[in-house]
Amino acid sequence: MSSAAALLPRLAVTAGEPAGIGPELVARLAMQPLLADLIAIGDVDQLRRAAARCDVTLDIREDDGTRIATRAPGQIRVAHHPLRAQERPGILDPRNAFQVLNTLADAADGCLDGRFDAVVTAPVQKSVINEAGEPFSGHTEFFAQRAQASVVMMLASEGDATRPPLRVALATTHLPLRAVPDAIGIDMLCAKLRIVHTALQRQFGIDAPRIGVLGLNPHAGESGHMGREEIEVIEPALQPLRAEGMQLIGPLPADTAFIPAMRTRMDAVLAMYHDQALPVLKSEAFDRTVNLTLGLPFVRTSVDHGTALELAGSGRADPSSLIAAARMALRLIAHERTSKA
Ligand SMILES: NC(=O)c1ccc[n+]([C@@H]2O[C@H](COP(=O)([O-])OP(=O)(O)OC[C@H]3O[C@@H](n4cnc5c(N)ncnc54)[C@H](O)[C@@H]3O)[C@@H](O)[C@H]2O)c1
Ligand SMILES: N[C@H](C(=O)O)[C@H](O)COP(=O)(O)O
Repeated sequence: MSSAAALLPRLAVTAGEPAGIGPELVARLAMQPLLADLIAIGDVDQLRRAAARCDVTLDIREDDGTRIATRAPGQIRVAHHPLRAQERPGILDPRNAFQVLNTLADAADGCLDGRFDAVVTAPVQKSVINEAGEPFSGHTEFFAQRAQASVVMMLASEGDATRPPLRVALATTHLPLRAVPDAIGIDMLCAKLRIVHTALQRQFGIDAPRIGVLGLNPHAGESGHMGREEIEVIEPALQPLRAEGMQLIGPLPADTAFIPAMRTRMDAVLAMYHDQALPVLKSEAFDRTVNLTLGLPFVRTSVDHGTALELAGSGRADPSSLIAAARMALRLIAHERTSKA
């Protein structure tokens, strides 16, 4: 093995909303024996305070951009972005919204220019960024715009001895429910399905992915008697892709698409909107589900939960989803490298 191959992947880990649980989760992540160089993107003094709240001792250094071959548990480097106002756990402060956005921009730009190999994000509070005057609906849309890429949000949990993995991609993300039917079109569904298909092949190593596609209406429209989007939009989007050889199952009634017999037939599911499918994952595997952005020119993973303001400062927030996100990022980097080799 060459010495270059032995260098650790550099994961940019954004600390998220300063008043939320993100900084404490980053401190706990740093204690894990991961084969990764962890670069926290946030305020270095806040990370120290977060570590104290979690009662963990970190070896915190400034990130000088060098690549390293080993990292001991507890070691983390920081790209310092000072807070405008010191955090008060659980209390949102719009003065820090631009600090949060700057950390996301730095992480994305660092992935684009090769400083980082992937970004792993702790949760942000969308509302306080909006209150600061910035239009922001989520990391997914922010990174898509920053990288000028068409993307798909996917939430995924690894399987275990009794359950196969569950991967759910979303045709629409953060928009009001009332706007969903108008946002779904034949071309956009084709584009989303192509992104999911490619990601399953390149990032998950599934040669011939099987993708279930949910309907929009109850009972997938009941043959047009409970809505016509399945007949007029979804099925016409599937036909040309099937002709290209993609294995697409649906449009499926959403209420039964996740029963065990169905899950073994599909490698991933495309849902039409956020709350059509995310409650399935979050109720089954809140602690190990990971949010991914497919279609970016870099790997981005995240927690499946929010800022949990009521837990912030207690040191008791569960870091499992952030740890799963970091592990998933490392697997995706490895798969991508293999598929390009
Ligand atoms: N990746 C992200 O940035 C992301 C993801 C989801 C929600 N959010 C944002 O978070 C904010 C709050 O959202 P919400 O209240 O709907 O969801 P939430 O996930 O913050 O909280 C839902 C419930 O889960 C609990 N919880 C969440 N994470 C936990 C953890 N790590 N350990 C233990 N318990 C945990 C909370 O205490 C609460 O009871 C919103 O602004 C939302 O937009 C951000
Ligand atoms: N839709 C995500 C969820 O419910 O977990 C969450 O809002 C985060 O989205 P971004 O990764 O786009 O911030």
